[in-house]
Amino acid sequence: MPAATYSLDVLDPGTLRGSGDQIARALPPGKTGGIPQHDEETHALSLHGISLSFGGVAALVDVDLSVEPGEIRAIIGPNGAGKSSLINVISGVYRSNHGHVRIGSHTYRHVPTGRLASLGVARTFQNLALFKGLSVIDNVIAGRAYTVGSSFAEQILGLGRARREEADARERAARIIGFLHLDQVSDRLVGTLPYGLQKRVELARALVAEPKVLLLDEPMAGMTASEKNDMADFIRTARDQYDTTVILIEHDIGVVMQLSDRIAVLDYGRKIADGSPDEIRSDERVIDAYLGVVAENEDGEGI
Ligand SMILES: Nc1ncnc2c1ncn2[C@@H]1O[C@H](COP(=O)(O)OP(=O)(O)OP(=O)(O)O)[C@@H](O)[C@H]1O
Repeated sequence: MPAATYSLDVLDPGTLRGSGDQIARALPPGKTGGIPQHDEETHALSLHGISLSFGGVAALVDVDLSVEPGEIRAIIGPNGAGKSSLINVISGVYRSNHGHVRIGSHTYRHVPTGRLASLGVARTFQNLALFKGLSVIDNVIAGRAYTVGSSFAEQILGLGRARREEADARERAARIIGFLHLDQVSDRLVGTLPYGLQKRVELARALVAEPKVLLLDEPMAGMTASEKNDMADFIRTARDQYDTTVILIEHDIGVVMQLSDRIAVLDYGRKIADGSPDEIRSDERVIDAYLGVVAENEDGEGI
């Protein structure tokens, strides 16, 4: 979970200045003060001209991306291509140098991390970010933390609203745990579970927030082939059942090709292709920059 907090440094579309909330209130849905719309109202999420650099290193260069509701969109590319940076810009962990992010009807120069849950965005991390000393169910309940309306005092004192919210969170968490076939380990401490199951717990914790947009940073890293297949099935079913849009980074090209509706390819921070799995598979630039290299390393498997 990102520990840092960030100021609301939000879009100034020329005539408007102010916080993200001010801008969101000032602009009716679909209006972004002169910024091109590109049918944005139909997009679950879109990025426009995103550039990000770290010192002299250009992590992202003028990246555009539009993701439709209900789509499973993979972001692929060689190591260091900028995939995680892109997810981190979408989730407000990184502040881009240029460009803006549109989530639903809200447009941001810097997405306010603290408002992600209320914007309907949840994410998982490349390296697990779970509470290892807590049980599976308690980790999943933690995914509802941003949705509670009761005050800290109400929670400490176990007052009415806090008690109802806790019961509701527990019930929703139990439902997701059942959905992801984690019932058998619901009371186990997360730290004692095999890695593949921990990755599934992280998915459960993101899903329990009932996100409109789910960002998955390498959800299958370190898994066996059969664990990856299970995870791919869970992601697909989660998309269908919870009506969510999924953006995922994944290195296993075989899984990506089967799971994704569309795939965006990054290379040296630039988007070099964006299309259906078939289009990406036969794209010469992608083969040169990435797929050819993956095929060589994996002896041709998986593509
Ligand atoms: N916090 C940071 N500080 C400095 N440089 C960074 C930081 N985060 C990313 N970078 C640099 O930005 C570039 C893109 O990195 P990023 O992690 O986004 O790539 P990636 O495609 O996710 O790579 P991988 O597949 O290895 O995870 C790399 O050159 C990386 O070294």
